[in-house]
Amino acid sequence: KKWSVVTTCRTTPLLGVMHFTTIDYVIFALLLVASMGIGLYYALSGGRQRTTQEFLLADRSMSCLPVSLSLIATFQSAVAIVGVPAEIYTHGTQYWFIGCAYILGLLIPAHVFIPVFYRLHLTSAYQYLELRFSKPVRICGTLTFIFQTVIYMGVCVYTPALALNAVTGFDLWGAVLATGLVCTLYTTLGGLKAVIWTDVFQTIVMFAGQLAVIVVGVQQTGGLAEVWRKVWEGNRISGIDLNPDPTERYTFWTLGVGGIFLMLSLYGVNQAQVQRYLSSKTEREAIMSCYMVFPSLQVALALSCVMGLVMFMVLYFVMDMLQDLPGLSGLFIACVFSAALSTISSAFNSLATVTLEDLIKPHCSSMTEARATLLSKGLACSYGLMCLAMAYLTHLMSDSVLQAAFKIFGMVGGPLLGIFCLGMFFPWANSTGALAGLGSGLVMAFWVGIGSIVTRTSGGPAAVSHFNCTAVQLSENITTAIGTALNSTAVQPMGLQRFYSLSFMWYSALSSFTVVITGLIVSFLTGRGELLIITIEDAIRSTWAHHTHSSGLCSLVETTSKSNKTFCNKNKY
Ligand SMILES: CC(C)(CO)[C@@H](O)C(=O)NCCC(=O)O
Ligand code: NA
Repeated sequence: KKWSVVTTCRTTPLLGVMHFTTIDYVIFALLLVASMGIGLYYALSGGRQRTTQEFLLADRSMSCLPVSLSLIATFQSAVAIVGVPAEIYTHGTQYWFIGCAYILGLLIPAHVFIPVFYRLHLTSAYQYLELRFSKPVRICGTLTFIFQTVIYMGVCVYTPALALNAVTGFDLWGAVLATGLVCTLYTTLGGLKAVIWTDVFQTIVMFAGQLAVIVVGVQQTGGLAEVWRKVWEGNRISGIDLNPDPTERYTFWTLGVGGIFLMLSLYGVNQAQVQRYLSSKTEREAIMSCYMVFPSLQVALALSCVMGLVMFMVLYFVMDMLQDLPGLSGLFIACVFSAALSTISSAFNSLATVTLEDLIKPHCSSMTEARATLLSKGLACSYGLMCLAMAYLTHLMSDSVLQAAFKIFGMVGGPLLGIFCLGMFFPWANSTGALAGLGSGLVMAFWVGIGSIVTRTSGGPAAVSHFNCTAVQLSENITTAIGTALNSTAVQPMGLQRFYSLSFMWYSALSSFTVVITGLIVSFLTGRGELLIITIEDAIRSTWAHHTHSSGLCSLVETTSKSNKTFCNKNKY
């Protein structure tokens, strides 16, 4: 049986074409009900979410297994679940080499970023930026993160609903509202504990859904040997491509080296992940959880890649080919929505954390714990509702803007990585350098990111018509998110065009290097600031000096932040 491209346009869903039985709806509903149940459980058990420590940091009591599964869930969005198989199907298995980047992409967070963040006993990663540089650097970092995450969550909740709508005719806004509201509720009620444990549950649903579809897919294709024969004959298996050209979509270098920086921006310094490390009961558990991400992420990658080898367009395959097996399409839809829920729940909680810790608390030092907790719940709920508004905004935007929105997530991560690296690895960098670095890194990221979208959209009608169609559009989104999209133009790009066609896998590396280099140059020009704190050695040394646990560390942060202020006042250069 041959599968042809189904070009479902965004405005005309294939109503009623696919069968979605009662069992499928029940499975989808069960996902929402179970997630809700976990939220309620953590609202009513333990400390009943009455402190910010519990609501934002799960009482710093988590062990490595749930944390590791939650770490994976956060950055496996529905776009990845549907997009990676489509990517593998159309371009072969080259993308699989991103698995190589997981090694350093997880070892460096485990042994460089986690020790610093954990030993400083932070709540928000951006507190580090104030301790190391100054308050303005912290605020700029926080605002950049909020901007990045708010845009990302809109796309994350809208895209799977759009896909479900196109394939089954399931009501688009019904799906957006159901997922958005349920997620807002359990995040607001159950805090980070609920977010982490729903992530665990949703990761299992994600793996189960993918595995079930693969097993049935392999069976229907005629067994493993048959799949392998087709894959081999179809030339789907890619060898290592060592082409050094940075505009080449996927090569070993773009994936294996560029991918490390992408991984670092996600697993090293992103607040959502840092918060999970900080919620671990010991530093060892935090490091262990990072190690445990490695095999699980390889499994997730392998599932997505094998799925791409077994089928054409994941959603169509599931809905069409597997309709004789009631419940399977429901399980797969649950898998896609698990990916979405686990990503946006992390977004709500981390946004509430940084807004409270970095933007509100510094101005209300007298706030009681009860008020702060109430406020953080209000913030989590508000960000949840804002996610719905963002989904609507995403809906209104043209497809190229939608594509840009997803790209922004990757573009902004690099400069944030850069500013943390500048602080940790370059003791002589000062606050002015950090601000200039962050600014130039963002400009660089947006220049190449927006440049690539603009030149491609105006590049030819073929590319534009692609984005008008849901099925392809969905894979296009991830395509552009994880690699430079269709470089279909036969002519070799020249000059700026060539710069714009830089592979997306290099964005994080390019913009983080821009931050570090600009930061160093400006630091030298504006006078070498005395090192305030905190290099890794400083952090480690100061922890050893404070053998007593949290109380000692808390006072360490307080004194360093005081001496920081004194330093700034004394040195108004
Ligand atoms: C984290 C990786 C690189 C792991 O392969 C990938 O899942 C990814 O690019 N995630 C971010 C994009 C997203 O899935 O929303
Ligand atoms: Na997810």
